Amino acid sequence: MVAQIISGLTVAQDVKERVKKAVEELKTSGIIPCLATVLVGDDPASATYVNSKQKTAKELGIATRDHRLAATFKQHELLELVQLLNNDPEVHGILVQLPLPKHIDEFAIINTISPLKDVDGLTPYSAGMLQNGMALLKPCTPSGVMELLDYYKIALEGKDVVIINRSNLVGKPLVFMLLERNATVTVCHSKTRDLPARLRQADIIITAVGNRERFTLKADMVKEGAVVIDVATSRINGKLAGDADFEAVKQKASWITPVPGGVGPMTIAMLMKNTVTAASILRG
Ligand SMILES: Nc1nc2c(c(=O)[nH]1)N[C@@H](CN(C=O)c1ccc(C(=O)N[C@@H](CCC(=O)O)C(=O)O)cc1)CN2
Repeated sequence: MVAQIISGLTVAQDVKERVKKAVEELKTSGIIPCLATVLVGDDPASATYVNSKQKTAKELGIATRDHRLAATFKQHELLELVQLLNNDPEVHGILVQLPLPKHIDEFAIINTISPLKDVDGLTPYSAGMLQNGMALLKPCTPSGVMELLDYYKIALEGKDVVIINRSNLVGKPLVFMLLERNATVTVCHSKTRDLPARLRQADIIITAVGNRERFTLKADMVKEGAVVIDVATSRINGKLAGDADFEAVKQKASWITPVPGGVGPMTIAMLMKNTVTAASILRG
């Protein structure tokens, strides 16, 4: 068996076309959706991602605010900026790029973002609404994974899904999204015993480790015909790669996402979708 490729570029384009239409519709009501991004520090990867978010927003007709702050920016200054954006009626979505510098408490910052403008879906309010199956603004990467699975009509009900990640950004939100779809979910992490044995039971593997020295998803860990969703992005010899030994795993899986060109573009597209959703909520 050779896996079929799950193209994040294709599905992201589909999402963006729908977002563009929604932006045009909002504009007929006099509303220009506006996304404010905040980047603290000079991490090159974070700058790449924020640049991509800014560029995509502009392509879709979404107005933007682009706050780029020195790594020495103080926590109270960042809290004041978030409050300013919360109170700015022209701003519909607020995104603080993660990770933040070590001297800043990420939870304190995220917890200050208005839930109505939480286009990352990371506030405790958004997390609680997700747990209750009531969230309108969901974290972008997990939402992108679900969008990919649905676009390619990959069945979820009753399936054994193994997630290798337990972060607030990916693994934890994915649990609730998959439970909503009646999947059976196992969450693995750095302390999990005999990870390969658990992986071999999986109908669907969602891996998001991002450190190939620590973990590589090998073909002998994948059941024949399993679906592999690779969320990770790391660099091997300067080349972008995921967790999977792609060419080998592709020979076992039925579906697989590439890196680049898989989940990554979906993160951006779902952020745009969340921004339009937030603008629609605020329109009332
Ligand atoms: N506030 C947030 N911070 C971070 C998030 C997030 O959702 N909210 N997610 C990640 C990084 N991320 C978005 O910020 C992100 C990662 C990867 C991509 C992407 O398009 N990757 C491309 C390759 C891009 C490249 O050439 O490097 C791909 O996989 O095809 C987009 C966004 C952490 N921080």
